[in-house]
Amino acid sequence: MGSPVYPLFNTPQEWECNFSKWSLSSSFLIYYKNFSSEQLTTMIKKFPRRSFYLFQSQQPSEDELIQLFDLLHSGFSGIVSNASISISISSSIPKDRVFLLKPETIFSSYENYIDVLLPTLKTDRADKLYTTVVTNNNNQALGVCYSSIESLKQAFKENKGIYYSRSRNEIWVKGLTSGNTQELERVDVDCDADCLKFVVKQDGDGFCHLNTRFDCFGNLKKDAFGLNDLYNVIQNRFEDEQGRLEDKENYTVKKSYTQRLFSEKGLLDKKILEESKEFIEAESTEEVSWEFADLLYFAFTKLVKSGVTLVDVEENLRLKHLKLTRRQGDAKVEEEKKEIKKEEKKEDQFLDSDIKLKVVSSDDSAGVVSAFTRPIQSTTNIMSLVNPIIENVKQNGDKALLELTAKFDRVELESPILTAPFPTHYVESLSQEMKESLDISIHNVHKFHKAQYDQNATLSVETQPGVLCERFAKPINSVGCYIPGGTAVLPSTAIMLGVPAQVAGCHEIVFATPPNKEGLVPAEVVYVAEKIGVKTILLAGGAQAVAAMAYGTESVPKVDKILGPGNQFVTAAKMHVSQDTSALCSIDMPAGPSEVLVICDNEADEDYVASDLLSQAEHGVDSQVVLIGIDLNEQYLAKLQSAIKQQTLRLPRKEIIKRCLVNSCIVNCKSVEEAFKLSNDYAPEHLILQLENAQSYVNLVENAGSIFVGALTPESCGDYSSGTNHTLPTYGFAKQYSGVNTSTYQKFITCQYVNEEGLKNIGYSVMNIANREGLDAHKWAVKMRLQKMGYDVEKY
Ligand SMILES: NC(=O)c1ccc[n+]([C@@H]2O[C@H](COP(=O)([O-])OP(=O)(O)OC[C@H]3O[C@@H](n4cnc5c(N)ncnc54)[C@H](O)[C@@H]3O)[C@@H](O)[C@H]2O)c1
Ligand SMILES: N[C@H](CO)Cc1c[nH]c[nH+]1
Ligand SMILES: [Zn+2]
Repeated sequence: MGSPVYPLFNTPQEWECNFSKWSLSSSFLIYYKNFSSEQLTTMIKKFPRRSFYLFQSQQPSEDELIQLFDLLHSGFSGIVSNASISISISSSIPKDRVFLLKPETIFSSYENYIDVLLPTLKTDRADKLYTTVVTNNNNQALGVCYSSIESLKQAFKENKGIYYSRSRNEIWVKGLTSGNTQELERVDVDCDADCLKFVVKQDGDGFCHLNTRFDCFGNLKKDAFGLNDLYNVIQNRFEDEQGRLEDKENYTVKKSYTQRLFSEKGLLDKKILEESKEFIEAESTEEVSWEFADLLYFAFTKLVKSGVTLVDVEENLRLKHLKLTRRQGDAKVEEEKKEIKKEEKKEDQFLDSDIKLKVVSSDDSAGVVSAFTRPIQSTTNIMSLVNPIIENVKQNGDKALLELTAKFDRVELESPILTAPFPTHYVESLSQEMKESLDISIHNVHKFHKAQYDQNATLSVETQPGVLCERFAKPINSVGCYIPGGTAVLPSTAIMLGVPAQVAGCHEIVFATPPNKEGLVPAEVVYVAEKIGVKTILLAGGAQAVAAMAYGTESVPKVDKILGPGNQFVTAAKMHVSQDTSALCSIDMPAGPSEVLVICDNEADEDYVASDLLSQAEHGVDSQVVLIGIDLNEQYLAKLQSAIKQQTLRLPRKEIIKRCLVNSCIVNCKSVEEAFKLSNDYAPEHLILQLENAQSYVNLVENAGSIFVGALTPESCGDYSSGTNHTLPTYGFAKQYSGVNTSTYQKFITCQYVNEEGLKNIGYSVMNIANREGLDAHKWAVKMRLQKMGYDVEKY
């Protein structure tokens, strides 16, 4: 790293306002979490040949490691911390890209770079000057000079090569008389802070006062002809050619060969091909270097013609050099295979007589923490599987979609979409009874979500006389609804996602669901699609479906927001695209494997309780079901365990349930208050209250996706037909997210109307605060209006 001071930019605003003050610094630290990936790329582009480091103050989580890996891969030089952090081996981040900095070298108070740099410099010279090496931006040493504190201040102020002349004993502005000026690009400081390096752009004939070319070390003009010189000569020819095109009549000089390369169609391409072939065929060292020089000449001509500089090329080399390789998966695959084997073995060994939930007392706090830990897959592994899928769809569109569907869903399709009008065989295959059931659910979900829509009517509030503030809702234009279809077909999710979209007035609704082995989707999904006016059904699942909707393909329309639950691949892909600014696509929430928490007492019907637990356990092996009992006695616990076992044995998905129950538990606690405290900490997707007078406890709930109150309200009602939505936050995200609802499909726009009286009422406050922020144009916009209306605003 090597610099004595590092600016840390915490937010894009800090960067925007302050980077110019630090523009001569050779390194920048970025608190990357507050920046979008687009902002990060733009910053790097703005300062090629500078080092950008990711600032991470604490031990990174697995998710953060993935993000850090991706950023290092895309051009950040390293991770910097002011505290010791360790990077896990599985993250694939090399140790030599992680740096520890002393906190006192990190600056986030945005003085000028010179203000913090000067106090760190040392000199043991009697004249108190600093030795200053001068290089061009190709790291070519041009010469050695000296700097004083004053010359440094002036150099920083004017961004020029300004030094201290020992012979004249005064500040020396390089090129003031000769015209060979220097633009100061950056300043590096050596490891013991007593020598500076000025990196400059040299104008005119060169640096040395003896008029040698470029440097003070004897490289005479005619001798020195490097890559930069070649580039410059070609650049000059190009400029000359441009002049010729603009002013044909006055250009009588014969065109040079290089100029012909610019103007004669196809000539340059032909020459590059020809020279490449000769280079490939060259064998002896002389031939190889000769042919490579030829090839370089034509390649540089192409660079100049395309407006690409050598700095651009080197920046690309640097970015490529910084790219990382993920550790080879082979060892991991073997490990994963072993894990799966272990799991399968566990299942084989899982006897029917063992179907029961482990019981933990709430006094055993470590036991409770472990019992409440959700069986989440490591996101590092998931991301490394999902990222290439997303990239593939982004690059190759429909072709990738079809290949991935063949791979994961084992069906070869001709087209990845169904478009309206949908084939009639779907709806014709449905029984009248099924259509009526779907209609009831659609009706109830519509009614409940329409009431929410009405609640979101325009708000109009006069905050002060003459100041009217309004808020109104507009639908999100296009939405993509993901309907899971891996281990079970879930047409109910089509209702839960499609109906509110229709209620909110979204203009385009795309459904996505994995096709079966015959390439068909559930007829019920098509029925719902027709009812709510869906025009496109994407026949794909997993990360590939999410990517297709986020970026669009030849046949899949790009959407503004993706909603819906799904397995870990779907959830990871949704998280990924929502963070990619190039996708410009938001998501509803992380809605992963289903889960339920039931609170019951000794009076609850144990069959009901068992059935509620099992109805979510059957969703998947990664689901979790939890029962919090209030002082449950041994007799009740025995009855409950028996009900769980008997019911499980009767269910077709008992193998899934058995494996889910391994990760599930009963926590027995002392009081209702304690039960709700535990539940609020867990923040379940579904909370079922099987207590006497259950409704009187609803106000104790702080965190839950949806609540089911009383013995006759099974969770299945909410899954299908009561009217509430079943797409709900899991993993504990109910602490900060709501389930899908009508406003998930809307955005709210605020609006204001200020008249003379209003401007008089709030104008002084605006001017005062704008003054404090030093934003005079803000203040002026008000002051000027008040002035024109004849108010006294002199003191502002
Ligand atoms: N939270 C909620 O609101 C809610 C609602 C309904 C369902 N769910 C949950 O949704 C989930 C549905 O999961 P599912 O698997 O049945 O269906 P899914 O549609 O989410 O996933 C199936 C797809 O996963 C992809 N896939 C499978 N194996 C893969 C692999 N090895 N690599 C890459 N991609 C792969 C395939 O493309 C397949 O089409 C369940 O966990 C269920 O509990 C949650
Ligand atoms: N319980 C699921 C949400 O976690 C939704 C669902 C669909 N079908 C049955 N259940
Ligand atoms: Zn369910």
